[in-house]
Amino acid sequence: MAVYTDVPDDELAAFVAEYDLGAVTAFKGIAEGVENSNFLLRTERGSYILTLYEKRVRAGDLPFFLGLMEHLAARGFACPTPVKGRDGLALRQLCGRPAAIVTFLEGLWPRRILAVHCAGVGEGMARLHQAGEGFAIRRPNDLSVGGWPRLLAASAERAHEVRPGLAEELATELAWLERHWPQDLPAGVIHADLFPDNVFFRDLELTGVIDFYFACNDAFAYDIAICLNAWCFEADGSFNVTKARLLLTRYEAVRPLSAAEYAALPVLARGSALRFLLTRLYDWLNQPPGAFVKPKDPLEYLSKLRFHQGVRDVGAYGLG
Ligand SMILES: Nc1ncnc2c1ncn2[C@@H]1O[C@H](COP(=O)(O)OP(=O)(O)O)[C@@H](O)[C@H]1O
Ligand SMILES: N[C@@H](CCOP(=O)(O)O)C(=O)O
Repeated sequence: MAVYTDVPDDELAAFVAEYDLGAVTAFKGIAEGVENSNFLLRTERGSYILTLYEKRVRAGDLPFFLGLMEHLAARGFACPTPVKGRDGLALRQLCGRPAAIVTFLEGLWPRRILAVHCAGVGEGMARLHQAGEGFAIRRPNDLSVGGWPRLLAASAERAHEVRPGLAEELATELAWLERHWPQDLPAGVIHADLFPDNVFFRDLELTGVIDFYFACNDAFAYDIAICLNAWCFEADGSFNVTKARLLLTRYEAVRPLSAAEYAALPVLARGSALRFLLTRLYDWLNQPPGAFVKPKDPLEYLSKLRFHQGVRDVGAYGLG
């Protein structure tokens, strides 16, 4: 669960009074997520999500995230939309944190990932990439290769607590990625955290995507690489080629990939594995006292990284 900040009843009532939502009828912390504090908010007008933005979210980036959700929804992509107060503003302060209310999205994220979910996320991601076209605000990806040295440095001294030799292995990988990171791939707005817990389905059909708080401008193929890691490995650590093939072919049916994008996928998959390993490692070593949060296992991503280190071409992902 992620609730880092408690919201007292009187502060909640004053906050909600800024909107045309009627009175609060129910309010509870949500038992999922790791980045922000999320609450299910029911009012006389319906169900909403209240988010208090925490540590990794910079207040200056919030107009990008909230504006992006509005832009995508206006272009027919199913995602939450920010709710504006009577003053026309979606972003305000609550308990000393930036906070916003967004619409509630129906559906459930898949607890057990089937091949059909991978097909759905492939197609949905391609539609997201298309719907992002024309969004006026830009946000560079600060969690790409240029940001990894800082992340590694923040955990290197204590990484051995998680696994002996981990810092050295990650430093070697980082140096390799810095030499081989692809440039000039087709780029635009990417989600950058399109994990199963951020994609909702109903009756095996994708109903929408949440959690745009890592979204940024970067290579589309990097988003695909993130999904290969997040959706196509089994619990025993094996890579499921059928799931990968479905994810990639359904993506391609909407937005065809160039030869350069195909060629770059193994490197991007290594980079994406390192990126989530590094943030998980930091969170594992720096758990805030009293926070209601379950940190994710960094070593899951070491095993994924090692898999991609052995990949020579996209044949390993079911294509070619
Ligand atoms: N708009 C929404 N509609 C329905 N449920 C939501 C919505 N936003 C968040 N949630 C719920 O809150 C959980 C955590 O949200 P998420 O944005 O992933 O948090 P975090 O950014 O902290 O990781 C989700 O798994 C989902 O259950
Ligand atoms: N998806 C990331 C963690 C970010 O949390 P989310 O709940 O916002 O997806 C990971 O798995 O490391």
